[in-house]
Amino acid sequence: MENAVELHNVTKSFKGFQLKDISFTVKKGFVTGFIGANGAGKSSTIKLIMNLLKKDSGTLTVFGKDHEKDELWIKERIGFVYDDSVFYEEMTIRDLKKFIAPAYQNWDESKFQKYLDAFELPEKKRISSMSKGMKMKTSLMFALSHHAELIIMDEPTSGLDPVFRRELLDLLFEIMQDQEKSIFFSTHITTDLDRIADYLIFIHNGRIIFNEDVHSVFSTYGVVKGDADVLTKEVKSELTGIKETKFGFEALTSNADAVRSIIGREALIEKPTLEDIMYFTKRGEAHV
Ligand SMILES: Nc1ncnc2c1ncn2[C@@H]1O[C@H](COP(=O)(O)OP(=O)(O)OP(=O)(O)O)[C@@H](O)[C@H]1O
Repeated sequence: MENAVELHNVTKSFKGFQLKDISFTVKKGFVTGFIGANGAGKSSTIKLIMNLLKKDSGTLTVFGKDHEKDELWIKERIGFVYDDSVFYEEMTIRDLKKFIAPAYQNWDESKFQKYLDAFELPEKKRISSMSKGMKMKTSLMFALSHHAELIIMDEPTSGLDPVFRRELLDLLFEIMQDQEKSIFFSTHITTDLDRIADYLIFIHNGRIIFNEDVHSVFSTYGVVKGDADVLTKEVKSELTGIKETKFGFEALTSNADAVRSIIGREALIEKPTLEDIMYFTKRGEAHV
């Protein structure tokens, strides 16, 4: 399978935080959700891909090309949907187009007009007086108007109301009907992913915990519940984030089959939500 993005052992250190040996792939033709708690390293990783931040080491390619050497070729093919700070706030959509359209060989004026109408965006209103949802639509409209093959979005749904979030997800679903396109988006609103993600990448404290298809994640992970007396050393070695209460314990396993074979009769092993996975992983780390 062809990859839209590949990272191999990428590292980046800040004072007090490190992206550690980041390796993952974003598959061409699919939607990949990039999940992680606040401060896990999602935005920094996206900035590395976009070459807005320099990596310390490792290799990073987009469509098989080096993200630094071939930056211009790559940027032509990426639609980057970021928060409002990328726009000059005092400009209008009309002003912005004068800068953005000539920068792309593949600029498609009819697509631009189509999204301008469909998103009901005011061409002459200043960006600074737009709502967060309108700014997000504006950013997406520009990304879609130059035939981007890869759409990268940093937290596109945060701060949006549920109706617009759903409309945005519907739109992304529609875009994906063109099987040549790929979408990579970060979020901490895990319910968004249930609707559209094919693959999931989970980053925690600067490390990649998994990079799997959605089906595998839900079949390998499990939330285990039972009486504390089944917590032998062997069982504990398969669990993370164990939470004991007066009724028993709850924990996450990344190997539901193994736990099932040891304590399948005594304990309950449920399909986790992404929130469960994030919660117990964080808890597990805090209790090491
Ligand atoms: N330019 C920088 N200089 C120093 N530290 C930074 C810089 N950029 C990010 N960090 C730190 O790196 C860590 C990860 O931040 P990042 O924005 O990548 O996380 P995130 O997963 O996107 O979080 P959120 O969901 O809150 O946006 C944070 O502790 C942040 O303070």
